[in-house]
Amino acid sequence: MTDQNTPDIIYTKVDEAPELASASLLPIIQSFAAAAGVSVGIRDISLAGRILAAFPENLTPEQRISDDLAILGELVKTPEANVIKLPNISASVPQLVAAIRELQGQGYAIPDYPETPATEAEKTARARYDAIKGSAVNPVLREGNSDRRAATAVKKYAQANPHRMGEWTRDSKTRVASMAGGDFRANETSATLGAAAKARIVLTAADGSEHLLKDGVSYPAGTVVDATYMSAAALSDFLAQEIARTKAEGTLFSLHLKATMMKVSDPIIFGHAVRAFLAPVFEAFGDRMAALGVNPNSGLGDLLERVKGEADIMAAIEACMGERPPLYMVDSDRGITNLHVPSDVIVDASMPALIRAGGKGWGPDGKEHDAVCVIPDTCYAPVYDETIEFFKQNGKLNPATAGTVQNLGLMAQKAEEYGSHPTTFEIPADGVVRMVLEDGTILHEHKVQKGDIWRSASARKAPIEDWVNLAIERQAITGYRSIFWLDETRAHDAQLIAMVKPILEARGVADKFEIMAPREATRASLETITKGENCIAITGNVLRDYLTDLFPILELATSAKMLSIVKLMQGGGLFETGAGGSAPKHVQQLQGENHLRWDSLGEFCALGESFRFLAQTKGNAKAKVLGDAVDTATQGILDHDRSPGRKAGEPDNRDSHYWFARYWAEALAAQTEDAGLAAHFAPVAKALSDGEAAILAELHAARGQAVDQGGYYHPDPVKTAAIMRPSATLNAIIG
Ligand SMILES: NC(=O)C1=CN([C@@H]2O[C@H](COP(=O)(O)OP(=O)(O)OC[C@H]3O[C@@H](n4cnc5c(N)ncnc54)[C@H](OP(=O)(O)O)[C@@H]3O)[C@@H](O)[C@H]2O)C=CC1
Ligand SMILES: O=C(O)CCC(=O)C(=O)O
Ligand SMILES: [Mg+2]
Repeated sequence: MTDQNTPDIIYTKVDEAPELASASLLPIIQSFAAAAGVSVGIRDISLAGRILAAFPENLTPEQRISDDLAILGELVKTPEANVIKLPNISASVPQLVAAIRELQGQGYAIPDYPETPATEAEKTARARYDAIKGSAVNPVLREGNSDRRAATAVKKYAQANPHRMGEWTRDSKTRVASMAGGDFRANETSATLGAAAKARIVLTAADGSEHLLKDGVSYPAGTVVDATYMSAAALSDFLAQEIARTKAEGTLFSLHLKATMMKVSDPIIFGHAVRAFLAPVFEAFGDRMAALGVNPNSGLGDLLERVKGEADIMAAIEACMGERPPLYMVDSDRGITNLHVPSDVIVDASMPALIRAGGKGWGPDGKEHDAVCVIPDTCYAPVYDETIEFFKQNGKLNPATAGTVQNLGLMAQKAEEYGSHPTTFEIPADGVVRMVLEDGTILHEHKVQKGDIWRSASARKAPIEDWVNLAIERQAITGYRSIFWLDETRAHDAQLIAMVKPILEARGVADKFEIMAPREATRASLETITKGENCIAITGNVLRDYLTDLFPILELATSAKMLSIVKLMQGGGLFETGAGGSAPKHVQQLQGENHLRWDSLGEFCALGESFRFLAQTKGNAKAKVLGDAVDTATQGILDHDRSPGRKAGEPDNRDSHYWFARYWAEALAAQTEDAGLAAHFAPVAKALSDGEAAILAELHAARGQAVDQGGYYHPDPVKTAAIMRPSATLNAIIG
């Protein structure tokens, strides 16, 4: 992969809204880069692409595609890597099943998703699909730690053009509800390995039988290895109690998890909530529903689909819902509730949206209400609890004057909980789980009951050291208040603190850093930005994810505009675009009214960084000129308000790409570092300017009409290009 055929820059092919945007933007990027001799290649990490790559033997030779994720996974371990990574779907089971059906309908003979695999062939298919499920791309590519912040221009723009924020009042009934014990935080144990080790995980059941849960997990010396479990009984009691309390308080019931990244544990927790909400129905009809294939982990949407022909069960569900508190809705117009699909409510985006709205969520009546936000585990829930309390006391944040919270996240090599899926188990029988090293040492031991969710997570030494060094570097560059969000009373964090402190001391910078538990760090950060000052949150992997939506959504209205750099540990660069996802509702809007409100600002920011990285690593002076001009163009987009509007009829993603191309060409024509590039782009800039009226008219001709891309997960590239590149004038200039 790292031979001379590797393009200078790899741009990723993804799904949904960002992929629609690429149909318009990528031809512009490739054309401008080519003028500077820079090649921009494509690798397919879309859900559909990953499915097809997993079943070559089921496809005709023409249908087969390469396993691009595996290729990229190798590339990111080399100094040559320069990858622009757009957000892709982390699929829940319902999304995976829908994508499989669509591909089958297009003539790809891939197997069905086996819900309960029985034969060897079904087991193989299930294993391959399980590897595609959930957050399966980011952990493979993230061979470095994360540096996410708003570019200065973006932050200044947000301060000058503050977005609307919902009001927070002291009497808001919105609150976070978490377990009082029996959760992952309460049961966590953690140890740092003195030497490299192999381990196995064994359940000794109460009847004495041994169940090997996992064998051959291996860790290098210095790895921090945690183990913990969530008690299923404590979880069920907690959920039942919170459903009743929510009903009494007269607010919406909402559950916030990360079923995509925590693809084994969180769908199970989600399933418990579905079961608890419909407890009387499961009691009366559990066996019949199981026979109909109901799996509560797949959500209420799938459940309703399976029982819709059973009048008595439907009547029982209706009666039960009438007794329950109203559910927080994902889409009240279409009746999609919080409990419909596990991947619909993703805590990193859902909690900030609710907080930004003044603690309000949408109810089944299509109106905004206060809500109880159920986040069962207490490792990170205090961040949201403290934020809500802070705004109740102090009122909403003012984005015109607020400073910024940047983030440095320990992410490399599947750090912490986000790498725990292969070592997460729903316990099949009461007993004791032990994690045992090859020499017989028992590293971790937990007494568990059937149904408990046991998991082990780890963080390696080299990524931890790299993360601390990154923090020292960024603190020195910015001088900002810098806080390690680590809780000395939590087992895992105590191990990390024991590694972090000596590094800071050895480097003579210990006095420049604070170490605080998440709740205290949340308050300190909110106090800092409220004063208009800036700070850096140096966090583990989960808080990296949560905070890089929370603070951007409060400060900038969206995390789509974030600069998201992953300095790969082997010397390469991975440039993620934005910090958010693929926003499925954007596709619906395009299909319905031919308006795409996807904001490519994250792509623009990543592109500038990627060109400059190329200049730095390959000594390519032209790439630097391209990158600096990208930044000027991005500034132009902000200064002239060229980002897409939210509603049909307003300028959309395609308009913003036209302006981006024009500002980029103008900047290249105007610069004096490279006369050849200036001469090349002067006529391009002129043509784009002269063609403005024609181009905008052509871009707008079909707006407002429904369009068909010939597929959702695997759209037809020709139809997509026709929709996303409707201006013949622009296309001719881009060439
Ligand atoms: N890096 C990755 O690969 C990531 C992938 N995902 C995946 O994305 C999907 C959706 O996830 P979800 O948690 O709902 O998060 P999203 O970030 O997709 O959506 C939350 C909201 O963010 C806003 N938004 C995000 N990006 C943009 C953009 N570029 N332009 C305009 N608005 C934007 C919109 O909010 P508003 O209407 O308020 O403006 C949107 O409704 C899932 O499949 C998930 O797995 C999620 C996170 C990261
Ligand atoms: O990989 C995913 O599913 C989501 C990643 C994410 O939300 C993030 O990195 O901020
Ligand atoms: Mg995130």
